[in-house]
Amino acid sequence: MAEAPEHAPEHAPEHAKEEGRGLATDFSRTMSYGGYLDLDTLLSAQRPLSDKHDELLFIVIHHVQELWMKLIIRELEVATACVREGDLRPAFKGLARVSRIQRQLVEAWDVLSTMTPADYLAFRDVLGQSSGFQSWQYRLMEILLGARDEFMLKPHAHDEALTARLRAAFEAPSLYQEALRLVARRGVPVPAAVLERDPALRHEENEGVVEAWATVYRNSTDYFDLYELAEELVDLEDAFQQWRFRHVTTVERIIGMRTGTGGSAGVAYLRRALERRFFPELWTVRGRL
Ligand code: HEM
Ligand SMILES: N[C@@H](CC(=O)c1ccccc1NC=O)C(=O)O
Repeated sequence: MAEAPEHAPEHAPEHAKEEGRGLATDFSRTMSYGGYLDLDTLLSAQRPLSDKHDELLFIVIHHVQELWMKLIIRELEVATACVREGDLRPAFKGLARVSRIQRQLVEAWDVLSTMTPADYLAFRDVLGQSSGFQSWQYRLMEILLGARDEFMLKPHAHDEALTARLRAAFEAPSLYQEALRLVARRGVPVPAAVLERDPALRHEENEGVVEAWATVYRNSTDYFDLYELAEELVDLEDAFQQWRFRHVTTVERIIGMRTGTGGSAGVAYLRRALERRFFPELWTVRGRL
């Protein structure tokens, strides 16, 4: 390992010590905008493979979305731990932030939709068989929220460290399972089969869980924080669906009914994904109140 630069204090993160970036005790003297943000790395990462004008837009949109996903993942991990502890205030703060980031993700489709079929087809070939299927951060978001399907891990099987991270999340209780466990701890009956379900198994819609949420909603003054949590989860799923919807409409206007580079049916596959729900009972209960 490289010697830590002299000006990096003991408490500095390892990466900063190794790289010798900033972290001087006298920040004003050594810190710069580009150095602090490591802009050289960030701005050298957009490397189109063709000379077509819109490939840069395509890359930038993906980079921006992946950066926002990085932040969402962190907030979801922290919020899940807080729900597990029954500490809902910080969970609400994090989930509110997630909702605002999701708005950015949804809005970003407007920028991409300025790309015409001809603009995209001009460079689509360079993508080969690569595809959004391979976005591990997208999968991790889905897993943290409660999606469970072995196919999600497959594209990453060649990467041991990544598979270990995805599998750890896959085998841990999701945000939703923690929420249901909290509802039970607060005295609202939730079927034991749901609470004790192996977290790696898919959550199937459960009538007892619909009843539990109905109790929370009908007695919202007694369970105000659980009611608020339920509404935050609905916001999150609503925005996730909006993202999926804008993805599929943008895809349709750009490539029509072509098959995807990842080998799926394309639009037809993406439309089916719109039917998947993370928190099915929170939607069903709305018709029962
Ligand atoms: C021209 C723009 C785009 C087109 C034509 C497109 C097309 C597609 C298609 C056809 C699929 C299905 C998999 C396949 O067979 O390839 C897919 C999946 C996916 N795309 Fe895109 N996409 C575009 C932009 C984006 C952007 C900007 C993102 C943001 C990160 C993204 C993220 C994803 C993800 C995460 C999946 C997997 C979805 C799932 O399995 O549920 N795509 N895309
Ligand atoms: N699946 C897209 C290709 C694609 O969109 C893509 C390719 C490489 C990296 C990110 C991509 N974005 C999302 O699917 C297509 O069939 O044209």
